[in-house]
Amino acid sequence: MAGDSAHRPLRDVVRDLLSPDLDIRSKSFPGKRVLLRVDFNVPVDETTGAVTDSSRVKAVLPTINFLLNQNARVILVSHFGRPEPKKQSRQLMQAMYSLRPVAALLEAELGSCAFRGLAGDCIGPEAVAAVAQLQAGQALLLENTRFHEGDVASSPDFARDLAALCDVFVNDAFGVVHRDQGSVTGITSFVPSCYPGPLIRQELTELADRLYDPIRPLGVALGGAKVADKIGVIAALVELADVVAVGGRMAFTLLAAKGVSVGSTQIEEGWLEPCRRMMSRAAELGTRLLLPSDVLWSSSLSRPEQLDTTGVTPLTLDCCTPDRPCIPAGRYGVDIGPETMAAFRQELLRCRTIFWNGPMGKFEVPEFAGGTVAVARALDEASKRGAVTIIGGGDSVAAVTAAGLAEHITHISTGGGATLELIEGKGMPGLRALLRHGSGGAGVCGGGGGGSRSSTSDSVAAGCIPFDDKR
Ligand SMILES: Nc1ncnc2c1ncn2[C@@H]1O[C@H](COP(=O)(O)OP(=O)(O)O)[C@@H](O)[C@H]1O
Ligand SMILES: O=C(OP(=O)(O)O)[C@H](O)COP(=O)(O)O
Repeated sequence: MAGDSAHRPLRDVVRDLLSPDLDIRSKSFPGKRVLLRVDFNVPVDETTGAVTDSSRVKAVLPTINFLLNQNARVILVSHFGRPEPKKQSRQLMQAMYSLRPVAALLEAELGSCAFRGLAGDCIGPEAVAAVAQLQAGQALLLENTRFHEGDVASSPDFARDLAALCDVFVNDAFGVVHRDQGSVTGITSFVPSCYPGPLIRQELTELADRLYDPIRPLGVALGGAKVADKIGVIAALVELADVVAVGGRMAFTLLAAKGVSVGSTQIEEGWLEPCRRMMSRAAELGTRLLLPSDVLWSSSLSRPEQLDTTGVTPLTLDCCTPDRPCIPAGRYGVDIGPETMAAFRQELLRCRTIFWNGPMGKFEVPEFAGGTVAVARALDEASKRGAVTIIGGGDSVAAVTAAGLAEHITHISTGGGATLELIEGKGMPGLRALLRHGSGGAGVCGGGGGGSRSSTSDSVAAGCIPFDDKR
C-alpha cells in the first residue's frame, strides 16, 4: 500500500484509504500521543471574533471522543485563516487568527477535565512542555499552525518539529486535504503511523461515487472569495459538468475578462486570458457557463452604503463605456442581482446532481445575502424534487445553516476546495501522503485495550492557558 502515490488515479487512492486496515476505530492507542490534524478554520464574526458556525468542530468531535475513550493523549492541530508570518508580527497574528474561540467551544463540548486548553504555540518549547504534561485520556489544542511560515511553505524543519510531538498522526481535516502543507503532508514523512480519520473516511464515502459518476445533468454553483485558489477549477469543471454557475467575488474576474467594468471589485488580472479561453471552451463543449447578468454594488464592503437606487444594474457589454461604467469606480460588487438569482435557480433545477461551494456575495452583511439565500433555496427545492445535492465549504455551510435550509440537502461537507478537487479527480496531496509514508505503521498503534478516561484533576498542562485567564 505504501509507495509513491503521487500519480495514481485518485479513485484508487480513495479506495485504499477506505480499507478497513486503516480505520482507527479498529485500533487502540492507550497512552499514545496522537496528533490529530483537524480543520478548525471556522467562520467568525468580523466584529466580535465569535464562531458563527461550529459545524467543522462538531464534525470531528466523534473522532476526538473516540481517541479520548481509548486513553490516547490527543494533540489537536489546525490552521485558522490566512495569517502572514513574513509580514505580520506575532502579536498581530495572535490578535487576528488565534484559535482561542475554538478552544472555548472545545471546553464546552469536552469538559475541562478532558480538555486541557490551548497551548500558545504548535511547535517549540511551549508546545513540547504542554504535550509532556498531557495525561492519557486528555486533549490539548495547539495554536494556529500558520503562525509559522513552515506550515504553508511545507518546510521539512516545521514538519519534523510537529512530528516530534507525537507517536501517531491521524489526519481528519478533510477541508485541507487539497493542501500540500507541513501539518497536512510534510508531517507524514516523519511519523511512522499515519491514518485517515473517521471524518475523512465518511466524507470520501459520501462524496466519491456521487461525484465521480454523477447522475446527470451535473451542476456546480461556485462563488466565494478565494478567487486565485478556485478560479482554475472552473476550467476543469467546464470539461466535467453540464452547468457551471459562477457568482461571488470570483465572478467578477470572468466578467472583467468579458470586458465588463467591475468598479473597484478585486479581480485576478493574471487570470483574464485563461478566463477568456475557458469561456470559449465552454461554448465549444456546450457547457452552460453562467455568469451574473446583474449585480448588487455598494461603496462599502462591510455595510450597505450608496447602493444605487434599485441596488442592481444590468451588466451588458453595451453599458460598459468609460463614461458609463457598469459598476462605478469606488464601488464593489457585493452580490448577484435578482435576474441572476432567477437564472441560476432555473438552470440548477434542471440538474440531477448539484454541488455548491462559495457564497454568491458577501453574505455576512444581511443586505448582501440575497443571492446566497436564493441558491440555498434552489438546492433545497432540488433536494425535495429528488436531486443529489452537496454543499461544501466553511462559509457556504454556515450560510445554508443560518438560512435554515440544510435539512434536505443530501450531504453537507466540511470541504469546499477539497471537494472541488475530488470532482476534478486529481491532486489531493493530503490523501496521497497518508498512503505514501508508511500508513498502518509498524505496529505502533497496535495492542492494548481501550478503557475509560483517566482522572485529570491532577494535571494542568504547562504551556496551556488556564481557561479562566482566557476569557
Ligand atoms: N462579491 C463578494 N465580495 C466580497 N466577498 C465576497 C463576495 N462574494 C463572496 N464573498 C466572501 O467569500 C467568503 C467565502 O469564500 P470561500 O472561503 O471561498 O467559501 P467557503 O468557505 O464556503 O469555501 C465569504 O466570507 C464571503 O463574504
Ligand atoms: O476553509 C477551507 O477551505 P474552503 O474555503 O474551501 O472550505 C479550509 O480550511 C482550507 O483553508 P485554506 O483555503 O486557507 O487552505
